[in-house]
Amino acid sequence: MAPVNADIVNGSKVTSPVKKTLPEVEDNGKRYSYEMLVETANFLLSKTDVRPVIGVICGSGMGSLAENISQPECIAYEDIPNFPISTVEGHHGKLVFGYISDVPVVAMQGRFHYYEGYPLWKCCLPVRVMKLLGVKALIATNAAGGLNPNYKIGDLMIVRDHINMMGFAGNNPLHGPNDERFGPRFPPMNKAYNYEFRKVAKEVAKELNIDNMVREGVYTCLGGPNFETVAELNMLKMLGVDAVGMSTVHEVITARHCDMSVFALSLITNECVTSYDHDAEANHEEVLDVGRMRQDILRDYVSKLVNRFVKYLPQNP
Ligand SMILES: O=P(O)(O)O[C@H]1O[C@H](CO)[C@@H](O)[C@H]1O
Ligand SMILES: Nc1nc2[nH]cnc2c(=O)[nH]1
Repeated sequence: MAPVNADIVNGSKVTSPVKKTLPEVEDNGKRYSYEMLVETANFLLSKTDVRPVIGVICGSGMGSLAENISQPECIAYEDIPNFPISTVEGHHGKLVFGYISDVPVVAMQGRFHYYEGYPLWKCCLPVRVMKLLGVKALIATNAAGGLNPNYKIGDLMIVRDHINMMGFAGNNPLHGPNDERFGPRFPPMNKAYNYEFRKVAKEVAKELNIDNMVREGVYTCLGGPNFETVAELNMLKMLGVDAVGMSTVHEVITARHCDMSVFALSLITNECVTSYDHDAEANHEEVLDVGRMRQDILRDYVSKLVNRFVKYLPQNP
């Protein structure tokens, strides 16, 4: 297959002349250029004939989502040029190319988190690589603590919106020089989570008879790695947060910046403790256990979502 041609992939999105020399910021020297990511995409395209149109990010303990993929071709992160490596239990560290419901997909079995030591732009690098591979829609899944008192462990939350807590402090994956070949300097975020995808996801939940466990709400990401204090959780509750995690928000911002449609799904793996009288403590083992407990339902749900979402993808000009 032909390699990615940088100008063709995003050519229509260039809205002003591209600056070849970007201004210096503290970590600009270490930041990956558009050309480096094209090199990564070309490497991947040379390893597989699959041309993915939907990308899936598997949350903690949700790696089995990638087992849905037929004719799978796996590439370990350590073998991919310019790719970080996964360091968290429950994140295998490989890209899986193949087909879900006959739709060509790529899944990340293992995502990158800020608390692992990666800057946000690096956590989100695979999203830009997906864009260069031709991916049009992102399905980001995550494990999250349920803050909404109506949520139960094992529920699924369709993300309606997010609060970018880290962004309030200026930590944003788009911080630094903007490369217009990916997207605009000031991307809007009021339609971050695709309306049609959310509508379809609720319909599919009914069809699968799981609508009693599927919710819709607001997600927030904190830097981690510690789980939250009681006071922090009560503050987030007042802000209107329904589920709390340590990922997804920056991936979604990066995906929207380069005009990918986005759907996100949280698996509620633990109850957020908002009272000092409560004995329970959040822990990663429980998070992974709930992922295992819900793996069959998640696989069926995501498989059906891919099948339905594909009808809403923008067609090539
Ligand atoms: O968001 P994902 O990767 O699903 O993982 C969530 O679960 C881990 C904590 O148990 C954290 O990494 C948190 O972000
Ligand atoms: N921040 C955070 N991340 C999580 N991931 C899974 N559960 C939780 C939680 O309670 N808090």
